[in-house]
Amino acid sequence: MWPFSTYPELTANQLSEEYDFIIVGGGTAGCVLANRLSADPAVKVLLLERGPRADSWAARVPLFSSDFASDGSRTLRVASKEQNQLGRSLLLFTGRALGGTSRINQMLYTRGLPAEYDAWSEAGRKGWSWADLRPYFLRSERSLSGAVADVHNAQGEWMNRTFGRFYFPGFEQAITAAEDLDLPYIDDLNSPTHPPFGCGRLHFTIDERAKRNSTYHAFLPEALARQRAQNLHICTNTLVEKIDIERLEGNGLVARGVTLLSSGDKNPERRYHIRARREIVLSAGPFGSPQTLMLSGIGPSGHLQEHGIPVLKDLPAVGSNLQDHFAVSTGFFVPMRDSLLSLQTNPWRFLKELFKYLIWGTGWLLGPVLQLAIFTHTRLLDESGRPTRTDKAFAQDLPDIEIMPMAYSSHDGIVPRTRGLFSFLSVLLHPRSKGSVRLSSPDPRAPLVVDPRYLSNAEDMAPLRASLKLSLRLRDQMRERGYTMDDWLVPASESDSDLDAFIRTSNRTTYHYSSTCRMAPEDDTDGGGVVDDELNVHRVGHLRVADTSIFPWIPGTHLQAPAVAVAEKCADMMLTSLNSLYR
Ligand SMILES: Cc1cc2nc3c(=O)[nH]c(=O)nc-3n(C[C@H](O)[C@H](O)[C@H](O)COP(=O)(O)OP(=O)(O)OC[C@H]3O[C@@H](n4cnc5c(N)ncnc54)[C@H](O)[C@@H]3O)c2cc1C
Repeated sequence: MWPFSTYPELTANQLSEEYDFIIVGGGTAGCVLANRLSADPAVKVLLLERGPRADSWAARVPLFSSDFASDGSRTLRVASKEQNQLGRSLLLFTGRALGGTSRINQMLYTRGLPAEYDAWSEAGRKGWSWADLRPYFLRSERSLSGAVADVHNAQGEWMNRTFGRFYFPGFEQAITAAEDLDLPYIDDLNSPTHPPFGCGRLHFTIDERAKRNSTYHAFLPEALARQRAQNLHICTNTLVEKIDIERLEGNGLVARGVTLLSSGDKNPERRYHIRARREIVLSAGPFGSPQTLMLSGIGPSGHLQEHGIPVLKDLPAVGSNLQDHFAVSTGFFVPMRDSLLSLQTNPWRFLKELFKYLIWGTGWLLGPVLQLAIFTHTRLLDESGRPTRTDKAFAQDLPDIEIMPMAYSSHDGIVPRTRGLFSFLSVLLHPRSKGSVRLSSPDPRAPLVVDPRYLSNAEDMAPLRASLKLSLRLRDQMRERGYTMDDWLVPASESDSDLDAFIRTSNRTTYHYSSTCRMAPEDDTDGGGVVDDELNVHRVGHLRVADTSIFPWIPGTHLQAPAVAVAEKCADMMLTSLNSLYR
């Protein structure tokens, strides 16, 4: 702990009584906000994170820090409620450390097509079209491939890059198979003008020294944190129990401060109250933000009353509308040397890759378990899953499925280790099913009741069936070109009933939890809303939310880049409002 370590992180007992801005949750979005709001030394900012900073060599190596291969010390695992359609509970994962989920994710950097955000704007979310958001995507980007006008910035803080080559032969084969099937190769998957069908290489938030570039590393590096130590206080291992909200004469509500529990969430020693002169912003993620609102008395009134929490504002959309990109996994046996599994089964392979990483910053420790994406709209597929139409008529459309080839198993269960594994993860990009996040107790340390209600909307089945068929056509094409690929985990047949049975058993989360504090009018007919277009909680002064929980609905892309864009825009709005006070 500072001053004994060099990073200026504080404990709750070292904090001031009052700050201009308090940020709850030092995750993907929270670190961006802390950087932007503290740029002016006259503005005092507090960032509160329940997890540790937990930085180490291994925590920066892309492979070892990714959740599936890490020691789990920066991950919070949440067991979902038993899923009716699946007959089981699923484990859900989020980050719990400074940098949040950007410390444990797969580092894919994708923004999605403009139409994702234009649809938000068309639904009435003023200021949230692609044209509005593009500057916020670009502001923080540092593309290691260089700048491209209106597409990539090379001057920001947050680095991304593509890999120069495919690390596994299966990827080369998969991209050729996609092209054989008339899904064109796209040079830049982050270009706003590419068609909604095709295949291409992914970008990763990995820095020029081959290290994970989480938002903690990018936006709150030690040099910046030390330089701003007087006006930016970063407090880790501290759980925010609730927002302290005052009821004014005339019945208005205003957030005045936060109540903290020091020393982590296992053994709290003390409660602290810290005041906010200006605003509080919740960036505690898709589970933490609705949880904190509910513990503060803002949420579905019946649910709060069940737990004896005094209701300050009945806001039914808090913790409702949970969405995730549900996915189905097919699996194949390939030669062991073509699979990441050989790192576990062959010590020499491991030593070779370690050596490559240490000397040249290359090789499998970059975590290239997936390197490309294949996507389309399932309307463009025929009965057998083959793409039939790739014409311009669909240029304004959005893809509804993404297939991610993986040089490993993407199955959410025990996997054989006798042969190499390769898989296709078929991802539903625009799910209709919606779930919820609820409290199990008024204790902020108690586990949440998370019920994603996967497949509860029957409309989710058709695109998943089509996407499974496309995966099998890709497999056929790879085999036709001579790649050895034996079936391990595939549907019994391609009849609807066999595909549906497979979808219900071979599935998983893609960790993309969103929309639990969605941006929409309070009485929106599509599920209600929690925040307005400026991210203010409805009818509560001085309180905003900025993280993946505010998406009006889940965008059809990976969520970390949109989370950063939301934080950039929120910081801008907060500073504009602060500056207008002094005009
Ligand atoms: C294993 C995994 C792989 C993924 N891979 C990718 C990928 O490759 N590309 C991609 O784009 N997306 C990926 N995602 C999703 C993406 O990373 C997340 O959607 C996004 O980072 C979430 O950002 P956030 O700011 O909403 O929340 P988070 O980053 O989760 O931040 C929330 C923070 O708030 C803290 N917090 C919560 N409650 C409290 C409280 N009461 N008091 C104090 N602090 C609190 C948490 O500890 C956490 O640090 C992945 C996710 C996971 C789990």
